[in-house]
Amino acid sequence: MSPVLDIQGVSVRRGRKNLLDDVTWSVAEDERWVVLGPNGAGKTTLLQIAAARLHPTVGSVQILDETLGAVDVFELRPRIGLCSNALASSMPVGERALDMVVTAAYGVTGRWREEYERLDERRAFELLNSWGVGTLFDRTFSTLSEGERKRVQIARALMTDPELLLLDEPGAGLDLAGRESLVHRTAELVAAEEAPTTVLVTHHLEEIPPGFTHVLLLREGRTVAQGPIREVLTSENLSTTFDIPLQLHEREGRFSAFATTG
Ligand SMILES: Nc1ncnc2c1ncn2[C@@H]1O[C@H](COP(=O)(O)OP(=O)(O)OP(=O)(O)O)[C@@H](O)[C@H]1O
Repeated sequence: MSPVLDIQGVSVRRGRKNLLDDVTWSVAEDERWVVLGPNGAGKTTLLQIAAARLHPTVGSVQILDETLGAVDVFELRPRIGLCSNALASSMPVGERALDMVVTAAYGVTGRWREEYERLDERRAFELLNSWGVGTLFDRTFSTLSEGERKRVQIARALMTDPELLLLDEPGAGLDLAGRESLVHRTAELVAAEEAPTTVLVTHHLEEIPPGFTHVLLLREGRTVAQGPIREVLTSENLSTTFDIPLQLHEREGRFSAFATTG
């Protein structure tokens, strides 16, 4: 079976800076990946490529058996669910939560026609419900709390029943209860038989839901290590990635890390 995502020798240059530098990464259908790294490591840039929203300066990218650069990205994008702050900020001011989800089915942001298919509205409502924000369907997105917005964004990402789900820092800005609830809900999502191949970007080990199988560690646009989470997520690799001595802890499938020196 060919990989869902196959990135070979990818670099992204802006001026004299390499946002990504010779990254090779392959994601198989039944894998759930975490992309971990410090601020500015290139995580969002990598996810934008995986989402067919950015082309590399160098290298080749295959997404869902299509070649980036040769495929019509407007046909490819509905097969990829993306939850990111950049996408949320591109939503028109005044967009209702329900419209924010339903418009994903049409590959647009912003309600652009009066009537949507009843079936699409029902699916959007069910998704909002399953993420615990069904009662907020009529609220303007901008009036929602950070945690509520994150749930609406994930519902939107799932609207097209994507084959590849990309979550860019879904836990950012959430309080402890919000983070825990998101972690557990995401763990349930990826454990389901029909779950899409999932990639989660984060800076925080506590945000890795149980059930994630692989990890890619990025630093300054380069891969520090990648592979099965049990082999690659080590104190040594984390220390190299974040450039401070770190001690990794694991308990019941959850991770945390602390600096070993002040
Ligand atoms: N258009 C651009 N021109 C120049 N530099 C850019 C551009 N876009 C991003 N960068 C830089 O590229 C680097 C990688 O950015 P990216 O957003 O991919 O990192 P990240 O790992 O997601 O960071 P964070 O964890 O802070 O969100 C950063 O140093 C950023 O400032």
